[in-house]
Amino acid sequence: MATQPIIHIRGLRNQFGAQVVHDNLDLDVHRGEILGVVGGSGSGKSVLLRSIIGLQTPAAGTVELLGTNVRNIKKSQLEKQTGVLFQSGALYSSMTVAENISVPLIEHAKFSRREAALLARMKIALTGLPAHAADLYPAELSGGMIKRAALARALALDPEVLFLDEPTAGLDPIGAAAFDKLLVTLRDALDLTVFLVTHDLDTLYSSCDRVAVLAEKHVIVAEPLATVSEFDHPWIQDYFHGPRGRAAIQAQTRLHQED
Ligand SMILES: Nc1ncnc2c1ncn2[C@@H]1O[C@H](COP(=O)(O)OP(=O)(O)OP(=O)(O)O)[C@@H](O)[C@H]1O
Repeated sequence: MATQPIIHIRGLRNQFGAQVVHDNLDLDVHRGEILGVVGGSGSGKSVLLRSIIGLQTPAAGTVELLGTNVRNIKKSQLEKQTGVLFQSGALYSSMTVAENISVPLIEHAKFSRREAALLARMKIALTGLPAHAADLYPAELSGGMIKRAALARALALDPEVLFLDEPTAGLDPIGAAAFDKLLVTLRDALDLTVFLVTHDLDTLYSSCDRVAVLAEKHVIVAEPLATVSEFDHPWIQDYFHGPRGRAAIQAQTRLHQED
């Protein structure tokens, strides 16, 4: 028997005034997978993410997370079950990295300041940051370090599901590839389920088990990359088989040859 999906969406509709962003959207995300979500600019990827974590109330349809309708999950419970890495990183600029990671530990898990500081240092190590990063302020970090620090904070409460919005945006190719690798390592080590919004084709090739494509207000396909890239749709053909798509395939082939 197939196991229950971690995220189960049926008939989702989102609209802002007269603008319909999602209409009759269905999607399942399975335990332990990294699902990449792609689509044109404005196709509704971020709104979909926000609908799953309860930040956007849909006009119609159901969103279940870990078997419960998101509408019936308390905010505090949601914040324990899910880790979110927003595009900007969204760290508090007046706090050190360790203090940033301590915030959810103190607020939601009721750890003392001292315990939270110790746990924060473990999360810092987990995401591959050097130990001294704990005492740095966000302005003192590189772009790649900011993403890792934000990831460490997203993982602070040991969530079951991790949501990432464009995690490699703004990183150089080497930093982005390292982040992609880290994501797979953490998924394997922590048994995470990952919902990943991205434009980065390299991320799809290196990290994602399946790819969901948003177009025409719904998910037109959600399958492994090899199937999706051959799907007969103009946006998909352009995306995967245009110049950037070809470059990503070549980069991936080179990586496999080096392994
Ligand atoms: N709070 C809001 N109020 C009004 N319109 C919104 C709101 N949030 C999103 N939208 C609109 O919904 C549509 C989808 O937005 P969304 O941010 O989900 O797109 P996206 O696929 O993530 O785009 P991108 O790849 O450019 O980040 C856009 O047209 C956007 O302007």
